[in-house]
Amino acid sequence: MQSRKKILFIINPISGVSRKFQLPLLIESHLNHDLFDSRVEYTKRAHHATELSKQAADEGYYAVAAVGGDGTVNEVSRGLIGSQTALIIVPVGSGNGAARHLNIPLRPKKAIKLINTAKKRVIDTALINELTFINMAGIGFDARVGWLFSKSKIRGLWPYLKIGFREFFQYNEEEYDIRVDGQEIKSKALLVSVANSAQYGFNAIIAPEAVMDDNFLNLCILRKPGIIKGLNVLVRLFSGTINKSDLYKSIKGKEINIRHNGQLAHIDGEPIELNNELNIKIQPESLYVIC
Ligand SMILES: Nc1ncnc2c1ncn2[C@@H]1O[C@H](COP(=O)(O)OP(=O)(O)OP(=O)(O)O)[C@@H](O)[C@H]1O
Repeated sequence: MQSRKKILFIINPISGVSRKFQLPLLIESHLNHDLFDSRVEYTKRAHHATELSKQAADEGYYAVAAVGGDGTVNEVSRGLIGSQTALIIVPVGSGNGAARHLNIPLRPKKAIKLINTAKKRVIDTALINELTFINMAGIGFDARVGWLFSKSKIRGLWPYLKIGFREFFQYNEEEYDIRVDGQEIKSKALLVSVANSAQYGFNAIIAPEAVMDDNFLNLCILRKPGIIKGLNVLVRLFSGTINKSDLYKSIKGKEINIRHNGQLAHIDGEPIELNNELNIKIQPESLYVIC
């Protein structure tokens, strides 16, 4: 008889809004225990997920499940990159960009059931100033909104949009000096995103052409619209047609250099302060995912 494959479930107790105490029960009830041998750990602090997932990879686990939002997916992935141990996503965050892009069900029960039949595939990841991202990194307006959102106690799309509307009127475009695989672009922008997946989360699709296993990143530049055009841009963002807007430009590349005046950025939705100069590069086919 074949031995059961080991899966570690890492639950971030503070992510999203849903109740986490049901998760061990859902794993017990819906994972096929003839195939898998499972263990559950809760994160005790930021970055603990990376320590736990790295240890599981070193011990030859089949997979590690990130039970949380994109921040948890990011931290779990950091411990798995370059190993044979695959990432599983059980999305319980609010935006869940990576899960939505990979068509992973947003209901934890369904996401757990999917593990029983899903296949292992390989995806690209990326580095921004040596920090890993899986989904998206960005600077400009979205980084500012993300920063303010992280300080708000309320989660979900509406508080995010509320902060976005409020900030939009005060936020001025900034100058960006960008190089994509040697090609120079000088532009003012509302925001500049570097995307591995198509969306920020909440189905806000900033890079409709992004594919997670094409060995390319998508640099996206969005200029600031006026109020009327702004509504159009918002509709386009949520309908996956932002690339049809004349205020938007996107280019695929493997190595991207961005120089700008600010320091605020986000990496997979988590706010962070970085240098004025950002060096971003693709890490092709560096992470296995069960999806
Ligand atoms: N036990 C913990 N205590 C405090 N922070 C933690 C703990 N475990 C993980 N974290 C931090 O929680 C942060 C947020 O995680 P995550 O993105 O998964 O949730 P979220 O922000 O609610 O989801 P979303 O990004 O979808 O809104 C991560 O940056 C992680 O470092």
